[in-house]
Amino acid sequence: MQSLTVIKIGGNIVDDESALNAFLDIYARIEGPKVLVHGGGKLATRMATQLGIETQMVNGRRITDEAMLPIAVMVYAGLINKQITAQLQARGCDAMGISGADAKLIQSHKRPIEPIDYGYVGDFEASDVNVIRLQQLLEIGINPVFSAITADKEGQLLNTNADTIASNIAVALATKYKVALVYCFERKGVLQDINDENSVITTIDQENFTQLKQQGVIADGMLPKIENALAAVNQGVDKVCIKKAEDLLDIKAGTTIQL
Ligand SMILES: Nc1ncnc2c1ncn2[C@@H]1O[C@H](COP(=O)(O)OP(=O)(O)O)[C@@H](O)[C@H]1O
Ligand SMILES: CC(=O)N[C@@H](CCC(=O)OP(=O)(O)O)C(=O)O
Repeated sequence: MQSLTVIKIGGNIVDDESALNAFLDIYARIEGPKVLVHGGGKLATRMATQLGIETQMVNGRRITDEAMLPIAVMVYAGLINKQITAQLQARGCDAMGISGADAKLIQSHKRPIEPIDYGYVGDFEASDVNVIRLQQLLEIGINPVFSAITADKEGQLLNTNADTIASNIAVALATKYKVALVYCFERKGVLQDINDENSVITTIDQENFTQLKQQGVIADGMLPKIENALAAVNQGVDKVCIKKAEDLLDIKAGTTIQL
């Protein structure tokens, strides 16, 4: 089976020009088919504040009401997606910036309003990824760059957590490729002590995740990230890790998520 890499870059990297450029330098050189998924939550929050719109996050996910949705679409599928795509093209990597709506690559559904009404937030499963169309793009040498926007079957745009997009794309492509999924962010990995960059937890499985969650070691945006990572290893993704963007090529760095 051919190898394929799916990488998610977090909002703090996207928001830091020099960290993003350093990451893109490395990403552009990765051999073989690859898919990049980006967030950009920090910029969306800043844009919303500038427009006088308050940001509300629950369990690491954004409440996306009628005022927030256009901001999310403009920031994720617009500015950030096109900047990353252009920067990859400038590095000789044939990138194509897309959302889940393009070529019906991902069909999501609006999250039910109970127990929490998240507004225009989308959910989907790996089976909702258009694997054939994605594979066609990869086979002609296109490197897809996914933003955190999807659409439902009525054409409603939905804000969709970028970690979930990365995990579901990795699972969907695992039927065709040997997939490595890497969550890149600004820390050295999942940390035992959030204030100590040298306290990286080298492996996480379902059992120690439950304990670390109870102890409060893992919180905020790291909770859905690890849930998505565990879902990926449980569904056939070969290797999943969470690491610092600049350590991307260091196979010993970061936290490995395992069964
Ligand atoms: N144990 C932990 N180790 C590392 N980061 C953690 C931990 N617990 C919570 N976090 C937080 O999770 C954040 C990463 O999740 P998130 O904010 O969704 O980032 P991203 O945009 O990279 O997906 C980190 O910036 C950190 O503040
Ligand atoms: C529904 C939901 O929460 N969507 C995310 C999408 C962006 C994202 O995932 O960005 P980060 O990777 O920077 O967190 C949000 O709006 O924050």
